[in-house]
Amino acid sequence: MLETVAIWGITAKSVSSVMLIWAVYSQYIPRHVRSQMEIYFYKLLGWLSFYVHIKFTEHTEEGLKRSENYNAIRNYLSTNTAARAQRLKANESKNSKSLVLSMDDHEEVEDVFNGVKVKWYSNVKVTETQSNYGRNNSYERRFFTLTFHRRHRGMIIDTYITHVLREGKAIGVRNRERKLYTNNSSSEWYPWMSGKWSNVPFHHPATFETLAMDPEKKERIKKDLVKFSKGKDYYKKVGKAWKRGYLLFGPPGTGKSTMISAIANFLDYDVYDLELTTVKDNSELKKLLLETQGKSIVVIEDIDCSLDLTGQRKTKKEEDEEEDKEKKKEKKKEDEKKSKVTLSGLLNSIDGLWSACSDEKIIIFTTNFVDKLDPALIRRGRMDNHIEMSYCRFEAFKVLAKNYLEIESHELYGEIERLLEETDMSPADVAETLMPKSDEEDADVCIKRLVKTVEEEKEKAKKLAEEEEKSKAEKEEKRKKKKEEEADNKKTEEDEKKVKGSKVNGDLSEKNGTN
Ligand SMILES: Nc1ncnc2c1ncn2[C@@H]1O[C@H](COP(=O)(O)OP(=O)(O)OP(=O)(O)O)[C@@H](O)[C@H]1O
Ligand SMILES: [Mg+2]
Repeated sequence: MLETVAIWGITAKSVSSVMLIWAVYSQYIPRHVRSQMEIYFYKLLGWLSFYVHIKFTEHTEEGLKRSENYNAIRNYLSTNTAARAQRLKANESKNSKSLVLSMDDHEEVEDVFNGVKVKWYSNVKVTETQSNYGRNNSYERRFFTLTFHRRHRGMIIDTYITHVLREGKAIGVRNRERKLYTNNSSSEWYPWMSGKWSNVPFHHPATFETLAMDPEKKERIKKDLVKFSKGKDYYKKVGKAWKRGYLLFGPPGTGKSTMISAIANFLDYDVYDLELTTVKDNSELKKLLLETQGKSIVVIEDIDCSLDLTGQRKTKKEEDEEEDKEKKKEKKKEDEKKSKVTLSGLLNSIDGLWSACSDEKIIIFTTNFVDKLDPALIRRGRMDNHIEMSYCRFEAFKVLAKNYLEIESHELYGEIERLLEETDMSPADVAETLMPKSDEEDADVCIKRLVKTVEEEKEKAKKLAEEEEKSKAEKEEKRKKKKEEEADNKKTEEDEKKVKGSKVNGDLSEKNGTN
């Protein structure tokens, strides 16, 4: 990836010209001759030049993975210097938001850092191989060469290269198109199939501005996220993996999934939507999480329904009572297909040793029933921030009215405030009621419809509460009656016993008297 060649005696320009000519024409020389010539060529340049050359290759030494450093340099040069190159290449990268312009092969550009001039060359080397079947294959191997005077060696190696790589990586993050990933079943994990994760571009429009919730709570969450995203050094200092867990809980339609999109848009992160039911076991889970990148959110929705994570098993006796033989067989088959991810496996993956393998990661669990979850799963340190998404109150309603109707006040706002305090209606239901259903419907119509709907909901809730109260009272009445009956029965039994006892005693004394 990074090779240095110190060359003495001739100018950078002449060295670069010679190297360029060599890179272009060496491919026409037979392979065995070329490799010998290369050795002498570089030795000769080394004797003649004052310049140092560092080579950055496109692929890592294992040859399979693209080098992150090469990509970072390409980004840096595309942004900072490529405009000065005479020949450019327009790449339509599937990972990038826009067209990427980079230096064409065998092109050179100059860069100046702290008053020092350096040169970058983009090179390509064509290698030809012969397969077992006698077919000729040719591979293009690209690399950048950085050239600078040897008296700046320390500064360039210690400072300039770090600056280029850091800038280049930041440009890559800014330009990347954000993705929504979903995990594939392990039968598709091969490189020639879909791999571990499939992705689509992530374009969800939800933001914190459009999210309806208490403004103070919203502000607290935003501050927490900002603190986290800037906390690299802090996390290092306190010896903690740079990740944060959020537990979002609340009734259906209160905005848990919407909040995840708002967080992803706020931090500019990718989203990995982890479907636990397709993960076969703990080891698969570990491998999946290892393949996620930094600056991302790993989401497990409806964690209470995803798996039986309580770790409890039914006793043998219970099972025997429950099913006959045939049913058991079917259940066994189903169980085999089911995920064997356990609570401890999940805990290890989210905060065990493996979890620190990639930085800057947020893990979010959502649930409708927070009480159902094992306390080990949601303790602080694992799920650091517990956020309750609640029914729509007045503050949240105002955000929805602004989003859906573009209004900030109305004569019915007072009425709505009172009604929403007394009625539990989800933001999803309020939003749906507020949305105009035709071009004729204006804000006034929609607001009036909301008042009517909330009143109906209130009435429904009142009736339901009354019915519940009634059935509770009936149950209590029944229970009391049953208890009284039982007490009566017991009393009757005791009375009968007493009568029987006195009769026996009477008979006995009668018998004794006759004797
Ligand atoms: N707090 C909110 N702010 C803005 N829109 C919301 C909010 N809550 C719900 N909505 C609207 O309702 C729809 C459903 O919300 P969402 O899917 O986020 O709810 P949820 O809490 O994830 O529900 P579930 O528990 O059923 O998964 C969203 O598409 C959004 O339009
Ligand atoms: Mg949801």
